[in-house]
Order: sequence, then structure tokens, then C-alpha cells
Amino acid sequence: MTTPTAPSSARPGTSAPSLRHAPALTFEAVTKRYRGTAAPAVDCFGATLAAGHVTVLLGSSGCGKTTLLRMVNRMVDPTSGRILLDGEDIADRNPVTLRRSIGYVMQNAGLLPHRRVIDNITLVPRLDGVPRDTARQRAAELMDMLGLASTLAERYPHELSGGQAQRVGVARALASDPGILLMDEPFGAVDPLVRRELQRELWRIQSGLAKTIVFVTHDVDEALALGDDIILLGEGAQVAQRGTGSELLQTPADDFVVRFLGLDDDARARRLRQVADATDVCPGAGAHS
Ligand SMILES: Nc1ncnc2c1ncn2[C@@H]1O[C@H](COP(=O)(O)OP(=O)(O)OP(=O)(O)O)[C@@H](O)[C@H]1O
Repeated sequence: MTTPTAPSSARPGTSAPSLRHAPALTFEAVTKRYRGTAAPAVDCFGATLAAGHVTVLLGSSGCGKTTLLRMVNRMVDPTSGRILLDGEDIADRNPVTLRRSIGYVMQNAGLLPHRRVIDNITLVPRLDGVPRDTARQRAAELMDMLGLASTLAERYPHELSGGQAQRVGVARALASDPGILLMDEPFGAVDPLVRRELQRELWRIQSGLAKTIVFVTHDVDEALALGDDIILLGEGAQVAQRGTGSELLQTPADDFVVRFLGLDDDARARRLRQVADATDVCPGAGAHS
């Protein structure tokens, strides 16, 4: 899903063009040790994530994926190390303004239950001082882009299906046109069909918007379907292997990678290669297309 430059005008189906610059994201020897725990949740993680690309952090439960994401928007501070956006240390940024400039999508959408869909989507732009009508206009464009009927705007979150709620969560994250989007297992709570549909939507949207996306999942198929770049993590966010889906499948670094991807099962290995091949030719997938 490589989309190196943002388009100058919207493509069909992506009616809200991105104006905000997508930054590169660098982790320099980042360690997080939570108080009272023996082992660090993240142990000296280093990587640069390319601007305008989708980087997938793939790994088992508890390996430190969420901790890595939450350090990017300063919901969690590193014990040591630095995190840089286009070379600028985020420790020097005001945490509130930093957070508002970064889109965040959670597993259960994280919508405010007592606010209507439209107010959930316009919340951050309104806090940033965007006039009400402008914010609502952009929200309507985003809802359209995400395949949400305009009639849903006045509903409350509990009146939505799981898939609709996740779409609203993505619209809300895009509402202030952030350059960077953090997605923490965003499609993990919906059924497999809806999940695949949401993955395709994200793919299509990203081909127009070219955000820097960090996408967390423990699902190998999802990583192969979405990642320009996949970082497979072991305990303490140790990098087991990094590469494109095809690279991981063709040249797994060691037994851990083989077992995690399931390449020791011939039928599964064949199926995963098909997923990776399909990703390479899927329309709307930027450089893959
Ligand atoms: N606030 C906290 N206090 C103490 N330990 C924590 C805290 N948050 C996370 N941890 C621990 O840090 C480690 C990494 O957790 P993290 O949530 O980052 O992993 P994860 O890979 O995102 O897991 P999952 O896929 O289950 O969400 C785990 O051992 C977890 O128990």
C-alpha cells in the first residue's frame, strides 16, 4: 500500500484530500519499563518508519505493540530513548497539541457514547477552533468517503453496528487531517467479512491520502494485506524480522518467524503466499497496483 506522495486533488471516492504533511517516524533505542514490572514492555526498540507508508507492527499479545503506539502520542512516556517526527523529538512537543495532531483508532472505536456520530467526528477539529460548519462539512465528506450513510450522522454510537462504529472511528481519526495515523487492532472486534471490507476501505483511502500509518495487529493475514513494511516483534518488542510480506514469507529469518507466520504448515504457507500475491496486484494499492 505504498503511496509516496499525496495527490493534488481528490480521487473518486476520496473526496477529502489530505493537506497535512505526513512525517517519518523514528524510534531511537526506545525502552519502556512499567513501574513494578520485572521485564521491560519495550526493550531498546529502534526503527524508522517511512513517511506516507503503512508500517504494520505484528506480534503476539503482550509483546509491546500498544505500548509502542501510545509512546508516539505521549499517552505513555518512554523510560529511555527518543521518538522523532521528521527529526523533531516529540518530548519537546506539548502533549495535548501533539495528540490532537495524530489520528488514533482503537479496537472498539472508542467513540464517546453520549455524543452523536457527527459530534464524535467533529470533536477534535472543534477543539482546534475549526468553525462548526466547516467541521461538519468535512465530517460529511469523510462519512461519504468511508461509506457511511449521511442518515447515521445523528445516531448515537450504541445505534451503530460494529463495522459502522469502526468506520466512524476512522472518520474521527481523519477529521483533523493528521499526517500520522495510529491504528491499534482497529478491525479486531468485527467479523471476518466486515474486517476484510474495512481493510479494503483503508487501502483505498490510503491510496488517496498517503498518511504515515502505524497499524498494530497480531493477525498475519491482515499484516500481509495492509503492510508496505511489516515489523514482526518478539517479547519486549524485539525485532524478529522486518520486510515486505513477500520478503517475510520467502526468507523467514529463523524458527520463530517460521512458527509465527505458520510457514511450518505447507497448506497455510501456500495460502499466505496467495494473500501476499493478491496484495501485490490489488487495485488501489499504490505501488502495489
Ligand atoms: N500500565 C501498565 N502497567 C504495567 N504493565 C503494563 C501496563 N501496560 C502494559 N503493561 C505490560 O506491558 C507488556 C506489553 O503490553 P502491551 O499492551 O504493549 O502489549 P501488546 O503487544 O499491545 O498486547 P495486546 O496485543 O494484548 O494488546 C505486557 O506485559 C503488559 O502486561
